[in-house]
Amino acid sequence: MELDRRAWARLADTIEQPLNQGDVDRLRGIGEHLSLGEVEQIYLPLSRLLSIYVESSAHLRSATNDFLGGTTRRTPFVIGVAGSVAVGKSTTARVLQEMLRRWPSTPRVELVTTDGFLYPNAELRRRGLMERKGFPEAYDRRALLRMVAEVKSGKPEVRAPKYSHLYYDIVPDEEISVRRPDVLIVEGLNVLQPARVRADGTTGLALSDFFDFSIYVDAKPAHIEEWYVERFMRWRHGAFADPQSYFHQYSFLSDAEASERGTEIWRRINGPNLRSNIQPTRSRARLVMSKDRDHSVSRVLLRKV
Ligand SMILES: Nc1ncnc2c1ncn2[C@@H]1O[C@H](COP(=O)(O)OP(=O)(O)O)[C@@H](O)[C@H]1O
Ligand SMILES: CC(C)(COP(=O)(O)O)[C@@H](O)C(=O)NCCC(=O)O
Repeated sequence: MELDRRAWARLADTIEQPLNQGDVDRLRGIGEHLSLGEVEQIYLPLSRLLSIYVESSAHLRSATNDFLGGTTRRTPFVIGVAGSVAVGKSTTARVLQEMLRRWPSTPRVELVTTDGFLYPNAELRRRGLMERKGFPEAYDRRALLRMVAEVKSGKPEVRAPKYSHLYYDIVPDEEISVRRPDVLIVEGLNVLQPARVRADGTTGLALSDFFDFSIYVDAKPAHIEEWYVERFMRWRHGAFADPQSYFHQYSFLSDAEASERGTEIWRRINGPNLRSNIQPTRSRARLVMSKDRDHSVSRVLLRKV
């Protein structure tokens, strides 16, 4: 199904819940550039659609229990959010987290980002992958798969490592803990990668085998490059200004130098990763949201059930 912006935004009229002040405050904290109009017109209907899927999977489980005579407990509903570096995955995931919490069937929503499963820099150097951060081979894919499988199977507490954009590395002594949420959002560049083919020709499990729903955030590569460079330039005054930051050296660059440096990193690492690894997974998503240059969603594609 393809819905253009008008048709999609019209769905918001059928949803009763307006945002309360607490919601607005929390959403403001997500991104200074995020428009609340966009949240109401685009992300509210998306969160309602997701809550319909959550409710229907609960019905399916209970009908299966009735039929088989089992007593399986509810396990978390897992949503994958994929897309390029700087396309807006983390903004989308965090808005959805806030919106989904508002629906009665899903008060507990947790978020895991796959960057925690990047190998630490020391290991990336050892493997010659420092220039490939964000490429599939730069992640401990087995550990990531295990973590999501454990959450999906209903394990009471699952831990995940934590990545810091400030240090540009895994933080050794910190972890994220996931305790049986109603919904788990897994956000990252490569969450829709297909399973690897083994030497004997068989395939193992893919991360997406554990997803109940998946979203690909899409935009023109030229626009994403602009967003990447803009964010890179903004970080000079934020994260990079901290002497502890891996990129502290960049905080002294002029606008022109910073733009050149950001563009260069994009063209060397993130652009090629988008073309070779990320974009080819778009058709595997259940829902694709396409964004215009100003970040407004122009159309939504949904694979029929
Ligand atoms: N809906 C949106 N409206 C306005 N700006 C946005 C929106 N989504 C993302 N951005 C901006 O685009 C940039 C990339 O977004 P981010 O969510 O950090 O991307 P990713 O997690 O994919 O790297 C950030 O500067 C962010 O503020
Ligand atoms: C940390 C990232 C690999 C994204 O990781 P993700 O959570 O999407 O798996 C990426 O934001 C990144 O830092 N890429 C390296 C090149 C660069 O500095 O842009």
